[in-house]
Amino acid sequence: MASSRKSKPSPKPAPMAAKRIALALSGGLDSVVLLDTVCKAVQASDTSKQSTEVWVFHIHHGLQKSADQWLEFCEKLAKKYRAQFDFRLLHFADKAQGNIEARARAERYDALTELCIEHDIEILLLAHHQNDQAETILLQLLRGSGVAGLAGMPQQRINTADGQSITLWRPLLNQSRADLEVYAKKYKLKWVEDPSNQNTRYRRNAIRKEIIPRLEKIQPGAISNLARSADLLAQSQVLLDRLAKLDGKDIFQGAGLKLKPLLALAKLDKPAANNLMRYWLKVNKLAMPSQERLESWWKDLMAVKQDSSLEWQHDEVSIRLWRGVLQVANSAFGHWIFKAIPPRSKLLGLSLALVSEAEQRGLVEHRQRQGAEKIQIKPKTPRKTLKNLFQESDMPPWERQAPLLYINDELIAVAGVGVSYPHLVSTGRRVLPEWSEKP
Ligand SMILES: Nc1ncnc2c1ncn2[C@@H]1O[C@H](COP(=O)(O)OP(=O)(O)OP(=O)(O)O)[C@@H](O)[C@H]1O
Repeated sequence: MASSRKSKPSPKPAPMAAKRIALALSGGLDSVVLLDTVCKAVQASDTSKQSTEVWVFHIHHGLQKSADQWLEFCEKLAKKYRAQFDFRLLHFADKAQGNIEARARAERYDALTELCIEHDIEILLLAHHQNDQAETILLQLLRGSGVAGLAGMPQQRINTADGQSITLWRPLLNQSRADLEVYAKKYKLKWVEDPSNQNTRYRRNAIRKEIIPRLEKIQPGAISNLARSADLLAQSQVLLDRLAKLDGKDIFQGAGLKLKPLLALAKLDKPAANNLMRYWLKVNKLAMPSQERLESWWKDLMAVKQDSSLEWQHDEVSIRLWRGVLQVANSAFGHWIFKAIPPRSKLLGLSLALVSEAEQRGLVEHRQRQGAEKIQIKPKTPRKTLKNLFQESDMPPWERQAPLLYINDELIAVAGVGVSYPHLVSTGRRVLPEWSEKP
């Protein structure tokens, strides 16, 4: 896991604008072209009454020698276009572990999401183009992906994080890299080259440098044809998701799947059951399993007794069967955060003043469960042991390990159970403690 350091926000934020959009700027040709087109379009369309504030975000991965220069380049460019600028520094402790390219990408999306939340941005523009789409599809084909993978990247996708919806938008997805080069030449744009793009050790780069040019030679228009196929498959995927929702009507239970009706569907219609299983994994933001893995899961499920349990490791989480329901087991790693309650909300929370003071004085701590802890969760009820509360809330055993939140030596919150009732307040600026899965 990469840690990130926050930058100082731009010194002078512009006056509150009607609309805010952000652009992910790597400093490469694609995002430099996007920045130029977006800023020109905003300038042309804005009347003095309603302005659009453009933000530029850069993520410094710290993986290349020139990373500092790219950051500097992006900051200067944002300034030139009079856009607001912010960035994140990522730090990868163990660069040799796993696929560093994939890890960097995942961390980059998380950091961009954080920046959007911090600056109240609902639309984030990414500069992926048609060649990126063609590369993605070829990579997926090589992996033996199904419809979802071969549908490539969507032009728009809504991400929900911390209760805020962020639309990821790829406005250049129908433009080829050659089109972008022509544009950049015409307007004399400058950009930086990432040397790792030349490195054919990475599969994506090998496809970009070696395969796509050959395909274009054999079949002119191959890039746009691949993108068109992706579009058609994306439409098919919408229908498959709709089917999974219909098939799962009596199978979904909260975020889990009920074993009995799931097995009944699998016996009756295996492709439908596979489709449902894939849909469920997608909803839980997990990677698609290989056909082989899916088959071995069905074997396990067919052999299991209704009340027994089983566990699979998949995409760095465990999937468990517990009390007849298949569910994704939350990891025991994470940290406590305090989330602001929106004004006028009817929710009860802890007083922000109390929490801030306790935090400043170092009185907020998390402790591991010892065994005899008690807490009062509801009004007019006695304090209960955690064991009772966990059983009452039907909390699976693997979720009972999260540390407990203490303020000033008093137990304040238990993940999945609740907050100490005597400390809850209904008015003023309030926060709720929440156990966040991300460490
Ligand atoms: N370091 C970065 N900081 C900010 N934005 C970035 C950065 N790197 C990439 N982006 C954004 O993501 C877009 C796509 O980047 P890139 O082509 O490197 O693909 P990727 O994200 O690594 O791979 P994939 O196509 O699988 O998502 C860029 O055009 C830019 O908008």
